[in-house]
Amino acid sequence: MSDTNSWSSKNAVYRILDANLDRAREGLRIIEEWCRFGLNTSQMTLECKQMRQELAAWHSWELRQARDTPGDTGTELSHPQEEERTDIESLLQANLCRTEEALRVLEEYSKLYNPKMGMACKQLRYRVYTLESHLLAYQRHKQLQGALLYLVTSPSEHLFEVVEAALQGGLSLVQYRDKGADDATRFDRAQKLCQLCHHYGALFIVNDRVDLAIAVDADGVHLGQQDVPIAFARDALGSQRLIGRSTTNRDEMERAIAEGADYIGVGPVYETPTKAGKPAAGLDYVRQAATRASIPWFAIGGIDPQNVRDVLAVGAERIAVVRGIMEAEQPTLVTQYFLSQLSKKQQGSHLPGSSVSHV
Ligand SMILES: Cc1ncc(COP(=O)(O)OP(=O)(O)O)c(N)n1
Ligand SMILES: Cc1ncsc1CCOP(=O)(O)O
Ligand SMILES: [Mg+2]
Repeated sequence: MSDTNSWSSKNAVYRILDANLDRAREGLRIIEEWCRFGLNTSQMTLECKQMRQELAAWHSWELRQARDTPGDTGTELSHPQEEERTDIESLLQANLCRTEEALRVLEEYSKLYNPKMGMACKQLRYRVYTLESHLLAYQRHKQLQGALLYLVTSPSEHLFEVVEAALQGGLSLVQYRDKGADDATRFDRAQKLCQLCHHYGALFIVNDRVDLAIAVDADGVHLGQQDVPIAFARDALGSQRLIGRSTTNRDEMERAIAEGADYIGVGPVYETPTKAGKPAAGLDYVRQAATRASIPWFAIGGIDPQNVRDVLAVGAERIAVVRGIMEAEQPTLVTQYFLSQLSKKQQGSHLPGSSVSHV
């Protein structure tokens, strides 16, 4: 190889390292800002900062010197998706991916420059993978904590319209429940609902089916007492995704918590045609959950705008509904009404006697 050739390939390697050190640090900075201001988590914020500082230490003067921005043919190229991030998850995912890619490039090209740097970048890449799984788990749990109203869907000609109307009313947690459809239909509907929910920044859970939850990249699965064990679902879903469990009494509640459920359904509070033949667990069980449950729990079963305040009065702070929204004439308004009652309760200023005639 001539001198000129070897100089130009060395220079190209320097430019690749320079560009990817910047790229990895930028990606980390974007993630760090969310950890700091969006999630208020000092541990993950610090982890991002330390990784940025380690990268900065490898960014030597000779690498910076090789930079040639006007001669870089890649500065104008951007993917259309970069212009249209619609939610925080996709923004985080894109920047985690960008950081991991940049670190992989650094790992490979550093072998031609400084093998120690290659090893360091490999370690950093694994740290980013760990950060990714912690971040997604944290993000989902935080969203779950904030969710007061849970829509469990029923088959409907207007499934997507109703769910979207509820999301527009401020709903932040949706479960796709469809006992009768074939797998292809369920997959198709779950995939569309998942996209819709994420577009509105809401969590999306699949009822009964762990495989379907994974297939559509849902935020989690809801399991009843007759569904697969929580341990099986946890193995398949990992710690990042949420697992909900139905409970009808205190024993089931305690077992679900011990087995690692992220939230529980508490009910049926009232008998309901949506689960015909299932006896009501009643308001007494809601009272017990209010004093005993150490994880988020949703009162469910027969809850509507007329009786929601009775359920809140015995200690519920979160509710799940099917017909209350799916069969409402104005799903956005009903959602807003439920949410207003729930947030009043949260603020401790729940007052009896307000009219519900408008829904
Ligand atoms: C939030 C919530 N709570 C309870 C249930 C009921 O689950 P399960 O007992 O498995 O009954 P099906 O919904 O599968 O008929 C739920 N889906 N969601
Ligand atoms: C799925 C489920 N699990 C316990 S009650 C219930 C159905 C609740 O439906 P609705 O809100 O229409 O009474
Ligand atoms: Mg079930």
